[in-house]
Amino acid sequence: MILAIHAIPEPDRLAAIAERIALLDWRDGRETAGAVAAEVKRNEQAIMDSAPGRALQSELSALLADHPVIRAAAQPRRFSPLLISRTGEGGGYGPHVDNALMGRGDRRIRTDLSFTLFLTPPEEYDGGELVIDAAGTTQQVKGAPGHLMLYPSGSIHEVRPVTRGTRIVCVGWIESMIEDAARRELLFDLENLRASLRRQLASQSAELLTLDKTIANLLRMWACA
Ligand SMILES: O=C(O)CCC(=O)C(=O)O
Ligand SMILES: [Fe+2]
Repeated sequence: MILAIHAIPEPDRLAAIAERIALLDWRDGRETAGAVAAEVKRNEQAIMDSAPGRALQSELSALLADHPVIRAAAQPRRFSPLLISRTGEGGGYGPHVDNALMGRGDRRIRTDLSFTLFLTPPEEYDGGELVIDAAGTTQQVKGAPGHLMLYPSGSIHEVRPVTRGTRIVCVGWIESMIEDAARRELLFDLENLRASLRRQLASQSAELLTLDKTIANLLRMWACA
């Protein structure tokens, strides 16, 4: 499942985040790529190991981890640290698949889902579309600031060359409590149904209670917490 989510709706908050990102230091993105990906990766990444970097990291991580749609769609168990990526003219990221495992020791995660949170207005750059291969067809996205694309980490994807301006995004990975994508989709449908029924029915209605029970019992059956 590939999903577009309006993750940060508030323009003030986005502007404040963009201002703070502009003050960070940057390094070549190839330093954090695997050997194969390094050959096709042409970007810069913010150095997050500084006081402002760490503050941004924890604020953005909390925002994404608490987002109800991300929670329902991804059933996150753990998030990777976030990357902030800057791609200028001539940069891009050729077709690749993300590493299956990221991080070391007890912070190592299995990457089930990848996401890109768009931060630059699309009219400020040309090219730079995120292209995701989905069973033979492709999804091509250039999101507005605050929009997030969530997609399977195992799919081949790329960032088309930037031919004008600068593209800034925040990128990260999620290990889901639900390893199987079909089960995850089923739970997402049920969570959406529950949200819609909550708007229509009294909270103690028999229908909602049955749905609560079904969701809880499927989680018990499937989740690796
Ligand atoms: O910049 C993006 O939208 C995606 C970056 C990416 O694919 C990666 O860092 O593995
Ligand atoms: Fe990637």
